[in-house]
Amino acid sequence: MALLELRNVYKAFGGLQAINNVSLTVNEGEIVSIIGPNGAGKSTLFNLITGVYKPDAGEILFEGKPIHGLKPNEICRRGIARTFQNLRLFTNLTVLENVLISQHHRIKSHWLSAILRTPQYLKEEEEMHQRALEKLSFFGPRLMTFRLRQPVYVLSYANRRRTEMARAMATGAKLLLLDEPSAGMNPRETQEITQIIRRMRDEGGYTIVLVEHKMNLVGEISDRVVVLDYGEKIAEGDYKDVVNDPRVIEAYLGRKED
Ligand SMILES: Nc1ncnc2c1ncn2[C@@H]1O[C@H](COP(=O)(O)OP(=O)(O)OP(=O)(O)O)[C@@H](O)[C@H]1O
Repeated sequence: MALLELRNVYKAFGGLQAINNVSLTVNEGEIVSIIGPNGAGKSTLFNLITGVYKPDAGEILFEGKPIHGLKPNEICRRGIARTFQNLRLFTNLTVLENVLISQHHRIKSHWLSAILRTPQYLKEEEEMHQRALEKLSFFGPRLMTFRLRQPVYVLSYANRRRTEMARAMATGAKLLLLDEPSAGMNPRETQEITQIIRRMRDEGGYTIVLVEHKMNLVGEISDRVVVLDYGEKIAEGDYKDVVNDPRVIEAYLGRKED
């Protein structure tokens, strides 16, 4: 069974058909990349999957159950987490606090237990702390020592991106949607994040869908590549086949990029 399935999904903004009859399946353990020229509908697709937008028509299923129409927090609780092209961290909070906050929906203790600091609450708090450290350790020691207690606003752009990825993992999600994970990263950092995404799948057990403009990253890690243009899926398959597809070449060359 597919972990995620989109069936004939449509979404328009006024007269603009941003997503036009898109069907897509993602199997457990896959790394699938969504590519396409600017304005092709990639972010809209993420917003539809995560419940920010409701499809005008079509179905979105996660683990075989419909999720279209659910609120973003409910979709997150079901097991889908995302990162954003423009990061959405609490910049005044520390790295650790940002990763802890993403787990609050997992707390089972009553609020009174939190005030009274009962043994059950303290145990849950400790588990959350350990989970945060485990996810942050994916990125090596750089976020683990003094940076753990630094506010996010002092971090480099690349470290903010890494913190956001750790936060998404800590939600307990099975499926991670990464919106341009290498944006703002230099070639060395891009190479490193490519390896980390692969480890997130291999060691972390996550299924990953990513939107990315850097083709070397896409080519290196994708099991499958899906190409959108003007909201339509114009190609899907192996990276080499897809980038040599005449429709894809035309989509990229035929339009002036921003
Ligand atoms: N909330 C919105 N209201 C109106 N139009 C929108 C909205 N969101 C997206 N669009 C339009 O839908 C189309 C697809 O946009 P989207 O951001 O999904 O593309 P994209 O492939 O992610 O582009 P980029 O690579 O530039 O991020 C664009 O024409 C965009 O202007």
